[in-house]
Amino acid sequence: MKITDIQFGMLRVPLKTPFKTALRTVGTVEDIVVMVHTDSGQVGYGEAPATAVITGDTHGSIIDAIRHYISPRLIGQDIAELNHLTQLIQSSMEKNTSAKAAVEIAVYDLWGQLYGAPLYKLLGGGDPVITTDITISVDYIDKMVADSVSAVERGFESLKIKVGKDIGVDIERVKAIYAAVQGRALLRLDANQGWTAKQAVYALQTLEEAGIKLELIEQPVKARDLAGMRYVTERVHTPVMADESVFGPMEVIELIRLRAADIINIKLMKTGGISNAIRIADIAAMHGIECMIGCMLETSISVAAAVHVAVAKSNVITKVDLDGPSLCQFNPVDGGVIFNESEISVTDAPGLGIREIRGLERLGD
Ligand SMILES: C[C@H](N)C(=O)N[C@H](CCC(=O)O)C(=O)O
Ligand SMILES: [Mg+2]
Repeated sequence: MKITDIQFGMLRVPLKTPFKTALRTVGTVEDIVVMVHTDSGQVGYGEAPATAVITGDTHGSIIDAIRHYISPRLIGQDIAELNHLTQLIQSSMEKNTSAKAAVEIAVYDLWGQLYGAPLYKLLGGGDPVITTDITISVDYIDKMVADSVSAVERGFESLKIKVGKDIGVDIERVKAIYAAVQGRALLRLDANQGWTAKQAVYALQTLEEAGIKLELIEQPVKARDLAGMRYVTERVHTPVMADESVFGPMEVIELIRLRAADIINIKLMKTGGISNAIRIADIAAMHGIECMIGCMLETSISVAAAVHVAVAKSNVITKVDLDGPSLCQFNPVDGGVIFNESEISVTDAPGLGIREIRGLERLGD
């Protein structure tokens, strides 16, 4: 099975409610869809969001990177040579991790199709059902409490509470939500780099002293402030998770060496796809460090790939934040992984199992 062409589309899916973090507010998922065509007629699908504030990737840069740097290396290559293909993708250029991820996901999809097996089985197998949290956007306290209660009523047992806007209000946000859902859901906080190290320690110690037990705090300080991450990790009981601070395996090794966090959030859009996600999971497992697998604002195309990785690496990926499809007003995918609120199931369809993507706007040459 040889690659003959790589085509693009733009997929727009409105969110149920605006997604608000310390970094940005978004109303609609607008992602680039990648279709890798082969001489057998089979097509592999991938997806890349333009999360410029985190990865630096824009729609233009994603298309440009694939069209001019990745695609020329892949045309004519054999899908059976998976390791060679991932090496070609990863070494095509620096950064541009979302573009690399979209193409890698499509190539892994085809690899599964080539052998007639679902991706998770080729990656090692595992329990085909996983459970995700759901994000509660940062907002007025009453709105966050109402959104949290509604999420619990929909069956979510873990809530990812966005904070990082104003330290005093953030403490009140968490206290109010904890009081409303105590005993019914675990709370994970994500400050998306919004606090200083001292603010983070103050907020977390205040919450701990008030008897509030948090599952974890994600990326309390600026991405590059590894000393700040370590400062917080050393001073609070709440486990600290690195998100924007770690993209690839080398950064994970450095983070572990510095003991700058307790948990690592793996996202395919930061790692450049599946091959590095697996490397990170293996490095973390060797060091006894737990991982979460997360997503950006993505639909069930690229999140499906993350689900297959999560299932196959459940020995070390113990936490799941794959709520992108649950945040969308509709699922544009026919086939693929089944997203049913907090419960996500892989099927035994080959590769990612995607049959069709509805509403795709084709982007020409
Ligand atoms: C969607 C997911 N639950 C999430 O919160 N991801 C964010 C970044 C998403 C974005 O801004 O597109 C995170 O974990 O920081
Ligand atoms: Mg995060």
